Amino acid sequence: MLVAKGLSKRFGGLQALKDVSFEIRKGEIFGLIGPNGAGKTTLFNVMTALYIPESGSCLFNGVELTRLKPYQIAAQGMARTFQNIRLFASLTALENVMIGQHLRTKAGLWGAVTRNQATRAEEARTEARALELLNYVGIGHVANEVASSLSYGDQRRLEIARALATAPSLLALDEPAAGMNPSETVVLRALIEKIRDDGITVLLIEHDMKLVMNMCDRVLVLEYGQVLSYGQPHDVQHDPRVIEAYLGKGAAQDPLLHPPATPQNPSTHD
Ligand SMILES: Nc1ncnc2c1ncn2[C@@H]1O[C@H](COP(=O)(O)OP(=O)(O)OP(=O)(O)O)[C@@H](O)[C@H]1O
Repeated sequence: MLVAKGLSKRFGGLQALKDVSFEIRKGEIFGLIGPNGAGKTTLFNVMTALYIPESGSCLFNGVELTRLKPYQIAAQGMARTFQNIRLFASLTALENVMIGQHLRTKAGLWGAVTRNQATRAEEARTEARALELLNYVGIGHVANEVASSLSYGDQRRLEIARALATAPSLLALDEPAAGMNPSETVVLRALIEKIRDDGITVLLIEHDMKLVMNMCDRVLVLEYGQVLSYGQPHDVQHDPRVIEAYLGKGAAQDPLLHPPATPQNPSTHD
């Protein structure tokens, strides 16, 4: 579905991405992790055409994303949320989602001015669909409350509803669990899995290692802008380079963290 090859991005003297290649398969939850400053957001921004890479390509369903403008990305079927919530604070939850659907509505400027029958019918459909999406992410009961008055967890779910309003085939979530308490994270996980089960591929940038390892089908780990590890969670989690990057040098060999396998004592089992 998405094939990135040799992506590199530099900010002045800083090489934020260096020769990054990976593939996201249709229908999976793909995790992007790495320590602070590893280049995750930069990679996200390259994929969504906010940054132009110096080299490399990123094909999404055969379309070269790096040559598009940011506003053309959603039309290709990719939607994203942001690390720092970007909602229209003074609009209601419902209105925030209706704005997200703008891309898919047909009534042009003329329709908006004359408010003809077709426009009114489309508005009604847009509103009904927005409410459906709010219910889908579990916050239908706050549809008419202004976004700024919602709890943090609900604001994050509203962001997801707004992204879904563009009817994406790939949904990219930038640290959706940031600032959430453990029970909100459990609800979020169920929502992301539901989205995947409903046929939308998910790209997840996340600091919460447990969340990533438990729910992602495959994972890409970045460090200093380069691919440190790439594969299934179990393999990535046991990759000594990943352990070292997260727990510090020498940790991969630390016998306290990884005691040698000892025979099980049968008496401890039922
Ligand atoms: N617009 C920019 N101008 C200059 N340097 C930047 C810019 N954006 C990112 N960087 C630098 O590029 C490197 C990678 O940053 P990036 O935000 O992509 O990392 P990250 O993995 O997303 O980190 P975090 O987990 O803290 O969000 C960092 O050293 C950062 O300071």
